[in-house]
Amino acid sequence: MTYPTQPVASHYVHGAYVEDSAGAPMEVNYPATGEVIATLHEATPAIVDRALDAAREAQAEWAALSGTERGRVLRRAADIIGARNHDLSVLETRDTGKPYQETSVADATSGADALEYFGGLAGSLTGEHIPLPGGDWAYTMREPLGVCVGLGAWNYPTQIACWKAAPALACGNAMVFKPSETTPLCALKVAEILTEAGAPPGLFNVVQGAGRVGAALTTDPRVAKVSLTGSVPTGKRVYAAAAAEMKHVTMELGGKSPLVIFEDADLDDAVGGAILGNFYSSGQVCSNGTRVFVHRSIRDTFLDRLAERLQGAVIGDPLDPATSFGPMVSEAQLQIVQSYIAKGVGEGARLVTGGQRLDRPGYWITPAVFADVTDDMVIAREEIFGPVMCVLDFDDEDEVIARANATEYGLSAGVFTRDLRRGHRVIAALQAGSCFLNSYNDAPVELPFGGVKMSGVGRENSKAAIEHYSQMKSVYVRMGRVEAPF
Ligand SMILES: NC(=O)C1=CN([C@@H]2O[C@H](COP(=O)(O)OP(=O)(O)OC[C@H]3O[C@@H](n4cnc5c(N)ncnc54)[C@H](O)[C@@H]3O)[C@@H](O)[C@H]2O)C=CC1
Repeated sequence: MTYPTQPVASHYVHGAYVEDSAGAPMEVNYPATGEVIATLHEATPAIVDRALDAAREAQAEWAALSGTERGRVLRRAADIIGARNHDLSVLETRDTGKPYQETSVADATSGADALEYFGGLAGSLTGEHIPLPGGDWAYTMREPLGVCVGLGAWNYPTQIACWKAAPALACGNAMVFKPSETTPLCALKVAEILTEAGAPPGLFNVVQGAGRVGAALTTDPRVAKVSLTGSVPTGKRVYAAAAAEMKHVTMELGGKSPLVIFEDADLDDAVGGAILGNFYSSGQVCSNGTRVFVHRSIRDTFLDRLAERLQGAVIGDPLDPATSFGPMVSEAQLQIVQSYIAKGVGEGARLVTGGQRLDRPGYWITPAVFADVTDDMVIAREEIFGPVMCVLDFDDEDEVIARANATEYGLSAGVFTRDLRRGHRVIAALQAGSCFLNSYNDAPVELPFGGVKMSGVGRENSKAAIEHYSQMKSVYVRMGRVEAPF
């Protein structure tokens, strides 16, 4: 028995499901068929208000616990998620259209990793003792920020909810999370599970809606921090609104990342990396290496091997564990991808394979590879967020570094080479936050994840995330008399 797709109610506030049918209806489609699988309501101002009040109340109680006690709740939630991975993965597949083959290993499991990791760290979050001249000394205290808001994209709904909630809660904050309006189902399960694991009511609330609800959360004076996973244009708006109130932010935004394949690379590994970096989640991954720079001397061999490997993609029922390639998340996203494919053809790039909409219900398109792409083409400059790989030729190292960096984005970068000195040298020169050497798109919780340049601010995961969900108080302690001038 898997979870019903229609949730008990649209929102989860103060430890329970709540509904306010005055909110505009939101239909949820199963991307593989287009069928409506749930109807929810956008949060009204009254729901947003209740969620923020509940979070504020819970935060004070939660912050008064020891880190070990808080961590225990997070680790229990991780265990529950692990035990229900199958049901959560089926729901994620129905919400996003991503194949079960992926959701069962990369979504709830990655969320559980974050809860376990930050649950483990919670008890070790301390300040410092600082000795000073004359016997004076100081100490620092690591304090929570207060109520944090999480705003999610549609590609990894469970993972994004957990990646934001886990460090926030470990540090003693509460959260109001707004999932993407396209994929609103799984964050509700995360909320239910946190309650079951012992989180006080109001610690993690979920409210539904689109940008208007996100904007109301971002500007509310009860909110200390906003963490967004989304596109660069949304990031600019949310960052500006948060800055007006001097709120903390984490911005995990889009990219157009380079993947550089040198002539000495292991060809099969490089092709595998390019597949993972372009076609996983049907290309709907922010860190994808969509500008694949291939050394001219191996370009044709690379393309032949890639075309061969793409024959192995199993495009079909996403719930069938054998399926390895699913639909786009929505008709709108599919149309964006189709329009970029038309632009690429119009600009003179060579469509080697794929890019065809499948004649079936749902939002299906075959994985597309463009060759002979040049740096100035729109398909090489703009984030497509779909299964479209651009292959660009290069001749030497300095040239490819300069071209790879010639973008406003800086989320990820990958290098394939057997020459390890060159590998490290090139990675060091690439302007990107999350890099891969002879690999692509790995995101274990132990590693900081995030971008430079327009791709974002702050880091998720790893100990680095603690810095972004807490603040230091410093206390000077004078041991002698106070000497004043008059
Ligand atoms: N760096 C990262 O970790 C990741 C980045 N992304 C990026 O996300 C994008 C795709 O996701 P989308 O859901 O289409 O992004 P989006 O930017 O349209 O929406 C992201 C979230 O922001 C909310 N939002 C929209 N306008 C808002 C406003 N004015 N104030 C507050 N909230 C607002 C949306 O409702 C949604 O929940 C891509 O650009 C992708 O690269 C996706 C996954 C991971």
